Amino acid sequence: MEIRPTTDEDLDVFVDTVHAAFGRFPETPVEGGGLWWSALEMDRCLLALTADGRPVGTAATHSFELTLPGETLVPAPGVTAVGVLPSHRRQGVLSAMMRHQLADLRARGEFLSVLLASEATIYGRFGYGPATYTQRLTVQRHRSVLALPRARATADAPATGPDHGPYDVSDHGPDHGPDRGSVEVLRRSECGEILEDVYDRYRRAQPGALSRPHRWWALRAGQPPISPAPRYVAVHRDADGVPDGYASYSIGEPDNTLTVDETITVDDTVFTALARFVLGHDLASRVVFQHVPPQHPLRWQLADFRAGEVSGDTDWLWVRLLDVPRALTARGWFTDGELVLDVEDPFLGEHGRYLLTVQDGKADCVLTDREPDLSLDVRDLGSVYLGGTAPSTLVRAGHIRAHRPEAAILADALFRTDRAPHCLHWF
Ligand SMILES: CC(=O)SCCNC(=O)CCNC(=O)[C@H](O)C(C)(C)COP(=O)(O)OP(=O)(O)OC[C@H]1O[C@@H](n2cnc3c(N)ncnc32)[C@H](O)[C@@H]1OP(=O)(O)O
Repeated sequence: MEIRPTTDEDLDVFVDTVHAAFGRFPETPVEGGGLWWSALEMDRCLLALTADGRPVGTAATHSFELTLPGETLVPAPGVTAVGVLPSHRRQGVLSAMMRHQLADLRARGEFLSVLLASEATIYGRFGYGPATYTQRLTVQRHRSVLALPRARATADAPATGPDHGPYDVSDHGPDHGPDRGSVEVLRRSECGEILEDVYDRYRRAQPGALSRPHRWWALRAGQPPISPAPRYVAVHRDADGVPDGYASYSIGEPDNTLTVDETITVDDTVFTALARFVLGHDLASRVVFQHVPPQHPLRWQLADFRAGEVSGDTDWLWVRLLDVPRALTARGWFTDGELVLDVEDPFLGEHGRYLLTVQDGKADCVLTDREPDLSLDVRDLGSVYLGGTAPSTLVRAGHIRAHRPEAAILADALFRTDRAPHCLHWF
């Protein structure tokens, strides 16, 4: 079997092979774009071919930027379009493509890669671990009144005041005082560059978020609101009229459910204002927020805690570290300390023991022969890397070995971040 990079001339055969692997037929091109594969970078795609030249497997990467804890932006190849024809499965085609791709990424100087997994059983063996999680929050609209923020109430409003109704966007936000902004409803087609600009501001401050390259917006490739699918978009503007948040939504079955594809905001106050806006939408029976980070404050803002129901709690971004010291020194840290990590990488047949020293928000990471605090697989290091998974959870699961009881507590404190990582970009 041969694995080779593709060129622009291979686009049709690449897309046909991916679709056959997924059992789908290629979509008919529509005016205005909207085809996910139009964003493929053909110099970053691979084809696996049989000895007689028939394509049987595909894999690709997109050039994204990932926001690490501490608001550090790093290149992050996003692995996608992985498929092997049903007739050629379980013969090692994917394994060969993964080996080829990881070597290629290293040769390009990448120190990590990311993906969304179609099935959770596929990528652990290749060193990927689930690193961010996302939830669906469904709020029954007739119970959706937001509570008066208690901290604010004591500072500058009567503590006995009534709970705020869901309609007033001039209410206080939880963190930055009163919201002086406004909300306007636009059609998706009227949004121009607003969504791209707001998304870019948001993702730079959100650990775990991926960039959405201009190419994606220009080609309208992907899922709503990037795609031209009809949507209403509630755009929030600050007091100076500058857009600083949006919620893309549609209303449909069952029972006039208002479904929010994504709520993208530069801070929590704007999120609250947009949540208040969609929750105040007449005739909607319930509001489904498709992507809410774990531990998001919205549930706590509801006067009736049980009005919000979490479902669809799932992994989203998987992370694979290709260079442990570079990856660990790239992210920001929030607690000083020292940890010796003994890291196995079975797929690449590698092993390293590293002394991680964190001081004043920065880490140093060097090879050591000191006794380890933790022994772990590189896939588990990928899972804890962005702060979305506590090392102690994986110790309790029997996947990470803590060589002394305090090591798990120390690792939890060290890897913890200022806010939960979250990613909602689909690719
Ligand atoms: C980032 C993305 O693009 S996610 C999309 C992934 N693609 C799909 O889901 C499309 C449909 N599925 C497929 O095309 C194929 O089944 C693939 C790509 C998932 C696997 O390709 P294959 O060539 O069959 O994998 P390969 O033969 O290299 O398998 C390697 C190992 O993984 C295991 N494995 C492969 N696929 C799966 C799976 N879906 N679930 C569990 N184990 C799997 C194999 O059993 C094998 O295990 P072993 O080493 O213990 O024998």
